[in-house]
Amino acid sequence: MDSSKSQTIINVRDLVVGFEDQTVLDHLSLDVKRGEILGVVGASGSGKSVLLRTIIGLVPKRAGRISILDNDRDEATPEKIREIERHWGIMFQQGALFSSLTVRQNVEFPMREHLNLSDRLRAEVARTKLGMVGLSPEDTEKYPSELSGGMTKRVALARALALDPQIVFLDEPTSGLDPIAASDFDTLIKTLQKTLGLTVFMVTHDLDSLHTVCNRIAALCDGKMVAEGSFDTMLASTHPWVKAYFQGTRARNATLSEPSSASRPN
Ligand SMILES: Nc1ncnc2c1ncn2[C@@H]1O[C@H](COP(=O)(O)OP(=O)(O)OP(=O)(O)O)[C@@H](O)[C@H]1O
Repeated sequence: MDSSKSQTIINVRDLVVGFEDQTVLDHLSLDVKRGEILGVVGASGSGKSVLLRTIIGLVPKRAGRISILDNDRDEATPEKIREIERHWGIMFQQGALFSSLTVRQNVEFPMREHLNLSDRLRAEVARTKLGMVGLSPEDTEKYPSELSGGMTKRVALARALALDPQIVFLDEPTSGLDPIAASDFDTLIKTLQKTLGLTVFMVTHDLDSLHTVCNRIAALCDGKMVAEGSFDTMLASTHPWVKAYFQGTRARNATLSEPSSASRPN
């Protein structure tokens, strides 16, 4: 099947994931649509990162089905999985940069793994990606220890974009940033998504991001998605956790500032 024609880029059905006697995800189902920015929200410890890590194959599942780009993970050969992996980029919560490599070398890393490019071309592509996320040429030869939190996030995003992915997974991209840097990062994600036609799967606690960047939101509670839809859908939800989260003071402040992306069509 030609995945470029499919509207659903990630399909998760009845997913069960746990550790020893703890069940974290309990028959969870979720679709991620091509070209959307999906925000996954939930209480601390509800399993958002576990969901992300299970989808990308870092955490084993106990039951259920995960299909990405029309490939069922269980049926795909190791070669096929490696091929699919080329089509996504991941930005982990703390950036997860290699401390012994420069900014440029960090961005080159996935290219070294997956592409057969000359040293010169690889370096050039890395510099282009770093420019796309707003890093200046003089930052490219710095080491991660010399970067601010916001710069670290941008480098991690550039690395996630290294292979021209179709899907980008972002785990709490704005955590640890001040409100202005967080807002700049939100704008960057939105711009890149539009210009590159990316599908974005974003785990976040940031109500401003959910309100201004995400086209759709999925709320995780008790191992399942308990609400899905626009920010307005979340506001109208009667689920106790969703109600408490989206109708709390912080949510009211977020909705006062700007019109919602989630309430607008794609
Ligand atoms: N490798 C692991 N081994 C054992 N338990 C784990 C592992 N990874 C996650 N967990 C547990 O799974 C649960 C969900 O963790 P997860 O990190 O997905 O939460 P989260 O919703 O992303 O939280 P936060 O918003 O605080 O980042 C937690 O109880 C956590 O302790």
